[in-house]
Amino acid sequence: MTQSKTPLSERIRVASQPAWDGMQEHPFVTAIEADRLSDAEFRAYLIYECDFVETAMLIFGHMLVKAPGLEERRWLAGVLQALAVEQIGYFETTFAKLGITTEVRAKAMPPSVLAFRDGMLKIAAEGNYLDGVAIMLAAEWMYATWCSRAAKCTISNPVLKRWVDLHAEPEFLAQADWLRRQIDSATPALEPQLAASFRHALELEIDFHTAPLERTA
Ligand SMILES: Cc1ncc(C[n+]2csc(CCO)c2C)c(N)n1
Repeated sequence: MTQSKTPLSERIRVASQPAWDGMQEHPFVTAIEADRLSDAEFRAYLIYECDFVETAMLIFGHMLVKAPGLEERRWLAGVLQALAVEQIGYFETTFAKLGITTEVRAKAMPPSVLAFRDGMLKIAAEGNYLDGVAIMLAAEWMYATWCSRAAKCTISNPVLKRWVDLHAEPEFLAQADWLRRQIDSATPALEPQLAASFRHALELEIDFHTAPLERTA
């Protein structure tokens, strides 16, 4: 395939190959695939992750304001609805089930979790609409890929199994596809900038996913 026939989304992914592979082979991911993520590690992850769902709403909010038109805004409103209802709902149910209290959740977040939140928000706030798309494409495509793989593995913890399955379902994959199409229809002149945003997001993701392995709730 010649350069110009390769979709822009694939070109920016390939330009970030070391960070992409770093996330696909991350010890957090390989532990889940080998069914050996500990309950304490999973609990710590869930607390950091719930904080990110709210950040994701703010990122998509920036994108909604900067979007080129109504068609994109309507799609983004659906994304926000899914985050506010399904994702937050998953955490409310899960925290109740696992006895994770408000006090436990109020504990300070590790530096790499804060760096992820602040770094992603900064790109969404200061960049243009497509920078927001690029960072969320990195986050969702990366999850869609490893969770589709992990969904075929044995995962003994049913709450973790549900979380992995959620990111391997057609609805989530369709969301990543939509972001991919937004990037693919961008002007090639934006390629270096979008590649940089995409890579930055993956690098922040790597450190975010190391945190639960180092500090348990
Ligand atoms: C740290 C972290 N990075 C990426 C995802 C994947 N993901 C799942 S839902 C969502 C927001 C938009 O629906 C994103 C980005 C995650 N869950 N947590």
